[in-house]
Amino acid sequence: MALPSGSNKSSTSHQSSSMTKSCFKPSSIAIGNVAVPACEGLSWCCHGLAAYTVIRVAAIMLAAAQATFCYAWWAKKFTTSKPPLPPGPPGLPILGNFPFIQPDFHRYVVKFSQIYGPIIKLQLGSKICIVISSPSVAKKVLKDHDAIFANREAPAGAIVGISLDACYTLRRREVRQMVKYIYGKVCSAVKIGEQMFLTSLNVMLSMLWGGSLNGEERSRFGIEFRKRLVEFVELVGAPNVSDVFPVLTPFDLQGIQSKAKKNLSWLYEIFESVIVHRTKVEQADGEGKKKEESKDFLQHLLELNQRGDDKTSLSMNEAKALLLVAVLACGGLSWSSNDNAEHTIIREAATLLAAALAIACYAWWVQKFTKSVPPLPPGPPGLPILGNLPLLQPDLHRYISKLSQIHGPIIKLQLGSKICIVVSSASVAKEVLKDHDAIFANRDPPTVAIIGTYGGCDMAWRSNGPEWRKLRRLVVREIMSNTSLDNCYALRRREVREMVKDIYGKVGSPVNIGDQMFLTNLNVIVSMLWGGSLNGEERSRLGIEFRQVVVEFVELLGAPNISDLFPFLTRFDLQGYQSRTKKALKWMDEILESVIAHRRKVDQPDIGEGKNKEQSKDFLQLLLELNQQGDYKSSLSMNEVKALLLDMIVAGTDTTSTTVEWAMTELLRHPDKQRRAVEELDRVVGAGNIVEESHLPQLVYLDAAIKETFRFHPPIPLLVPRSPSTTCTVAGYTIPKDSRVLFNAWAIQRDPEFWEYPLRFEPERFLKDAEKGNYLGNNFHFIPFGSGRRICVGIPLAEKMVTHVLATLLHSFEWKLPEGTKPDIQEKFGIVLKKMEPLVAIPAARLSSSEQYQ
Ligand code: HEM
Repeated sequence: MALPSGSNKSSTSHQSSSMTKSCFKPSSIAIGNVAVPACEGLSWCCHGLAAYTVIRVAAIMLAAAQATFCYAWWAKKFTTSKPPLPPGPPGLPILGNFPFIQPDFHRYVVKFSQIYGPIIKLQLGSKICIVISSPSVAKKVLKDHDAIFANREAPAGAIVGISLDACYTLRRREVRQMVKYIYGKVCSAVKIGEQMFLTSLNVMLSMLWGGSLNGEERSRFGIEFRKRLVEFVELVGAPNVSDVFPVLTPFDLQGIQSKAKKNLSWLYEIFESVIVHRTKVEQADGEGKKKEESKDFLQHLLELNQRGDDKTSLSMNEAKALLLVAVLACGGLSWSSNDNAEHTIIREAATLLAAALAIACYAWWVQKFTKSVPPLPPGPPGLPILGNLPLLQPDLHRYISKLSQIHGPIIKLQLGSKICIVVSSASVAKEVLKDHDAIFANRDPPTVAIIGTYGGCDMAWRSNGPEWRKLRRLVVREIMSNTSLDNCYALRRREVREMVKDIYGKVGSPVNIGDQMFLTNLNVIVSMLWGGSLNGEERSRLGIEFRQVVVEFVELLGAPNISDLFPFLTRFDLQGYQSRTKKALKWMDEILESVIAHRRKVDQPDIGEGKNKEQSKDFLQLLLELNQQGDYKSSLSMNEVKALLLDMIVAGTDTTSTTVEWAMTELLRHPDKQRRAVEELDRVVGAGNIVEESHLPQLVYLDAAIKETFRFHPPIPLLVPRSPSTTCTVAGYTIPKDSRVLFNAWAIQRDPEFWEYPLRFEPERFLKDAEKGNYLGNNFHFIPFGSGRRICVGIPLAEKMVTHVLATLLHSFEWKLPEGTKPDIQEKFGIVLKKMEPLVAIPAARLSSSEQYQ
């Protein structure tokens, strides 16, 4: 056993809508009830306290390091209520909607606007793109928030410097040029688009720098100019992975940047020659002092370039860029020819990327968008990376009980990378342990459990499967069956008598009940396992050492190990838990090895003892035979033999001795109940006899007192964690595969809805209603041994050991507390819930003859 360780659709207006697809750069603003983020451009866009303290300190230090980064996020997430981002189609992780974009972008977004409303969000890689498709929202952006969305003000302002009226003559001249040209082509075919472009270009060029093209030059230069411009516009408009993932910019994967640069340098060369020519002419003619109204655009730009004023002056590159923008604005260049080769390349590249991601994303995608997947259970908010880890409190069972009162009977805690689910009600426990028994039949072994069980060779931490079944069947048949238990009653009796003798020797002196119980239970189990037990001096010395190692081992199993929460840290063993476990295992392994070596020696045919009779075989004998068996199905490796022996010792000693210690504490706190138990013993056993196992079924009140102890002080308060083999739904919440599932038996067994006066120690409750005391797995209000297929395998032995020992203690001795002390019930949380202060009591003999103590 051991341990836990609707958008308001403008449904009608989309055909007639004004779809904004230009490069406004807002800061951050709310439009209607949705938040529009600032974007760069909307173009295309369990247990030892000391150990616990160490991990808390480590966690707090880590948290402090993160705090600066987390603060803004935290404050945003939990302190301000911000409107959400606009709705939009779901996308893939990382790529967002990028791979799904279609060439007819304007039609493509209309479809989504019909679904999601007049303002939608597209996630294009790391870029958020907001598309507006209704006049009313367009008005809000372009009018009401004009200033915020007006990041293109500078070029527009510069163009305003030209008086349209002033250059009417230029426009008129170009239109006349066009008429003249077409007149020359009367009766021949004329390319209308080309002519319109050349005319617009000439109008623009003459407005820009007074120049225009004529005759042959007009056609030749104009056609090349158009080709370059169109290509440049298409390149700018093509979806570029570098825009979407800026980290890829240096690689220019599609060659878009280099092509654009080529076109741009051709255009810049033209601008450069025009500028040089203008500067020369000005110097020669003194034309520099043109009248304001006759200044062309280039003139304005050059003047701004020569200004010393920081605010309004322009660099030469900025001047050229503005010329380019002005040129682009002419000629009626459109996005209509977007479906070109580059577009195809990018779409193919994106599709390939998407395909690679698709496999990984498939489950996530299907879950998120095709089925309506229930959410994870609720829980307290945590910090990024560490989750709830730094907020955990040492009394974990009480802390999570409080959380359950806030968040409900099933909660989620994020502990580093591990999702931890805590069940705190009988009904949800039933759903998990009964309805989904097969799914939740796996464990989630902590690192130290794997180390401490020879690499996970034992039964308690093994995953559900044939190997686990083989070991479990073996234990059930060979140790826990009625026949096997009856067969070794003499061994148990001998150990209980040894205990009585031991305590009799301490009459009148304080006795540490927990230590005493541990020694007795260890001896009972060990003698059942390999017939050996400890006596006299050796009993005390080895027993105490054994207890230290077992307690250490159990503590390590329950301690929150950072390696379990961040598996990549396992190799560093930051808290030293792994090396402590190895040390504890080494100590126990030496004992097991010597016991096995001894058994092998005496088993040799020449040495008489080897001829063991079949019926006197102990468990070790049987395990060694299975180890030598060739049959793959039932044979056991030596590590499995040793791991199984350790399971029995670790799972069977600390739990049973802690139970007896709690029961004695409660009976000492409630003298009336102690009296009632003793009276029953006197009645059933009699003062002249000693307690035998045959008496146990008649000790009804004592049995009720033990049950009440299990209820009030469950030895394993959170049971042994389970882990679902597949993601499933419990109580309407998703429980992810491989998460760690804890059951707060401590809270369930104190539920006031089911237990009257749950905080009182009342054995009588089980006398009134015997069914309430059924802990064999079907009553989910009372689960000290768990439930389902992984319920405690040692129940029959635990019942016998606890009852026999407790009955003997009460029948053979009268107990009182040392002067001035009071029995307290303060708990120390761990995988096994111990008493904070060990119980120390003074025995007095109460049997009629001293012989009854021998
Ligand atoms: C007061 C005594 C005991 C208590 C309260 C107790 C409690 C538990 C609990 C809560 C579990 C986990 C059950 C689950 O996952 O549903 C468990 C498992 C187990 N217990 Fe016990 N136990 C006790 C005594 C013993 C004894 C005496 C032995 C054997 C000598 C034993 C051996 C085991 C083993 C091997 C498992 C793992 C079973 C598996 O995973 O298949 N236990 N115990």
